[in-house]
Amino acid sequence: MNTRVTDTPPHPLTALGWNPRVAAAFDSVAHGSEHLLVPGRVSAARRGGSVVRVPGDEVPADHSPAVLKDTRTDPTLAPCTGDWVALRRSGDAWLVEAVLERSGTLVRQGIAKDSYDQVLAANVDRVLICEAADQGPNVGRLERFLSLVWAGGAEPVVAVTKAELAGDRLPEVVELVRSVSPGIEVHVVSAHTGQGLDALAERMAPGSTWVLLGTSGAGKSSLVNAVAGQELMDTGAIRGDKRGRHTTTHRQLLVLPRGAVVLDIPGVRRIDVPGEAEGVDRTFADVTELAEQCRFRDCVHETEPGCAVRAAIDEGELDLSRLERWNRLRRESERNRARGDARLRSEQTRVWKARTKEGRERGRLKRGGR
Ligand SMILES: Nc1nc2c(ncn2[C@@H]2O[C@H](COP(=O)(O)OP(=O)(O)OP(=O)(O)O)[C@@H](O)[C@H]2O)c(=O)[nH]1
Ligand SMILES: [Zn+2]
Repeated sequence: MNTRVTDTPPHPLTALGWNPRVAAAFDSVAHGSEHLLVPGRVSAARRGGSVVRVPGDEVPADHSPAVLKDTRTDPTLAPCTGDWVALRRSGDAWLVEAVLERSGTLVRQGIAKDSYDQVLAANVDRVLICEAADQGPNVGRLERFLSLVWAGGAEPVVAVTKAELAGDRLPEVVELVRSVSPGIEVHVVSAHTGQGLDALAERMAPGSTWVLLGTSGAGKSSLVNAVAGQELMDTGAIRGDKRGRHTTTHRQLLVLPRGAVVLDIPGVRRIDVPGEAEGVDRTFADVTELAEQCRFRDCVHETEPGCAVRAAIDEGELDLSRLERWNRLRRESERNRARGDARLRSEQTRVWKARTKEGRERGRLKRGGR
């Protein structure tokens, strides 16, 4: 049985980012199910239940036993904001029957021994990293945010916010931001003066999914509201306190008037560098490219002859501090990777032991329960 509703464009979920990849993922789940399933997108998630956007409506949905079982094995599989899910009716209620395969995610590292990674948002195309012009910029923080975004498979875009507050320093601030964002689109914006808003809105294509990332007070909500031309999000100015926005389960999936989807995630206070080496490598693409030209493959860029990285520093093409930050983030990433690997190994051992025990049980029963 399946609920295929293709060939009648546009799909009712197109405005929420529905696309051929999601359609294919849904079809394969729907084909294999004995239930009549409908697709939806999670706008808010809690333990055990979610709020899901379905064609023309928004409904609360419990998580099916299958989803709960997956979540117990691996908490990152729990439905989260932005997830595409397959739903079914169960009496008067809706059940999330399956979480569809994700594309870009934003993941908070669980670096403690027994803590898990936490998926903050799923199926994210682009992440707008907001850095306020009047408070820095903090290049180290920007590099950490960039590593996080690259590791999750979304594309980073940078916004220098509150541009009008930087005054004469603005060109210098923007130059610094560009120097640590090689190949990345940088927007200079102000929610108050309107600077750069049209250019940014232009880039936020209908149906594309965005997340805004930045420290508290960086101006993320103000920017969304200014781009939307309406108060979609509460800002610090209105709220008057720093609690509020995420203490209750409010809707975290917003559709802007011009069609882009914005996922509103809780603030990321601590930015741990992801264990995926790719996150840091792509953030420091300029340095890794140089490193590939070093004479020795295992060059540590200190005193080796033929070191292209040191040569670039001597010639003033690369900042020594950027090399130092690259080394620091790589070390951190490696440590986090090792932690993740250790956790994975202990989990696999646990699963394996359980299976062996089950196998022995079955064997015992087969032999007549002796
Ligand atoms: N001068 C100026 N102030 C701004 C601008 N954008 C935002 N602000 C102010 O900065 C403060 C924080 O803005 P928010 O939009 O709430 O920041 P946020 O990043 O959403 O903060 P959290 O919700 O805590 O994550 C508010 O008092 C805004 O009025 C801007 O372009 N210029
Ligand atoms: Zn080298």
